Amino acid sequence: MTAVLEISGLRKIYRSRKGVRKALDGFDMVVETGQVHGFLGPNGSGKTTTLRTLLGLIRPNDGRMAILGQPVPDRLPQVAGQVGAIVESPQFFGNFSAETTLSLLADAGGVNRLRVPAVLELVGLRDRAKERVKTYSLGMKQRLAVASALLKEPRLLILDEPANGLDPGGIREMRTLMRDLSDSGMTVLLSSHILGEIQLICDSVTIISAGRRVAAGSVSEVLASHTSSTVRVRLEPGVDMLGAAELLRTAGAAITMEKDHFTVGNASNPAQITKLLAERQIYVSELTPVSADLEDVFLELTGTAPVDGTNRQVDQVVAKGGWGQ
Ligand SMILES: Nc1ncnc2c1ncn2[C@@H]1O[C@H](COP(=O)(O)OP(=O)(O)OP(=O)(O)O)[C@@H](O)[C@H]1O
Repeated sequence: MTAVLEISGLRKIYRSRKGVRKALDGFDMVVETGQVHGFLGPNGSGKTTTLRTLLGLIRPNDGRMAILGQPVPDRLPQVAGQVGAIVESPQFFGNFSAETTLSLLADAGGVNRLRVPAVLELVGLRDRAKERVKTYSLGMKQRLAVASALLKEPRLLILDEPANGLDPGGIREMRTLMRDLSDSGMTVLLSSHILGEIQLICDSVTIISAGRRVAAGSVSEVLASHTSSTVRVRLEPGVDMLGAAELLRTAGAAITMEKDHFTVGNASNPAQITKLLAERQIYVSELTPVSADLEDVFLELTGTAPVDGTNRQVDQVVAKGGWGQ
């Protein structure tokens, strides 16, 4: 696979009267061709700064960036025609229809108007194309925004929080659209806080925290490298579950009680659970690792700022203490 987007060692320091703020601190990212790539990070971690820097809207202090193999910002004019981006919510004139809006944008961008029905079809707005934008739902306005970015048939589409403010139906529509675009060969980079969505639609992710990459790779690699040490424990019917949980808790286990089972959150050695219980003639009927989802990984990685001068990659084991080792 070849990279559509490469960023390495990106630094951005904002200086204001209130002081100096390091927004990007040696940030790296690689997005491969044809992928839907999720860009995740908590509020203020540097996502928008990264996207704005890529698009030449902010000047970085240091680092290298390339889009479609061309160094940017120097050669941005050469690749700009192949990049569609929505980094700030575009404002549309409510009295114009989607069709008129896109036709005007096509004229302004030197794009053939014949492209307008095609993008309306792509984003699922064809049937409502002649209605005024002010009658549209938020989800439809978001899709119109995507349509405007698609006019020039970009090879790379960059979207900052495209699902923001959408209800579950709108989010589902956006998910289908992203997949369709990717299936058509486009590379999509999207930032989002909605981690369940990212897990569903993205092939790969980069997680940023405090201006640095803390994880990157395919969604399955990132999940696999942060397998949770939580296990679910179910006991034989009729066994005193509370007593068993208390026994383990006294031994240092982090117990969460559920209706018909409990979980041990820090079980780095699950055998210790069966051993302790069996010593009291309590036998488990189920001992299952609880798999981590992207949200667990995100919280674990971004809960603490990365150590100075390091980027933790998916292949680097996270050292964390656990009960029962
Ligand atoms: N123009 C600016 N002047 C000073 N500081 C700024 C400016 N823009 C952003 N910052 C700061 O830089 C850091 C990164 O901000 P950025 O907007 O890139 O984060 P983000 O990950 O996009 O956050 P969010 O998810 O909240 O949009 C934050 O601490 C923010 O307060």
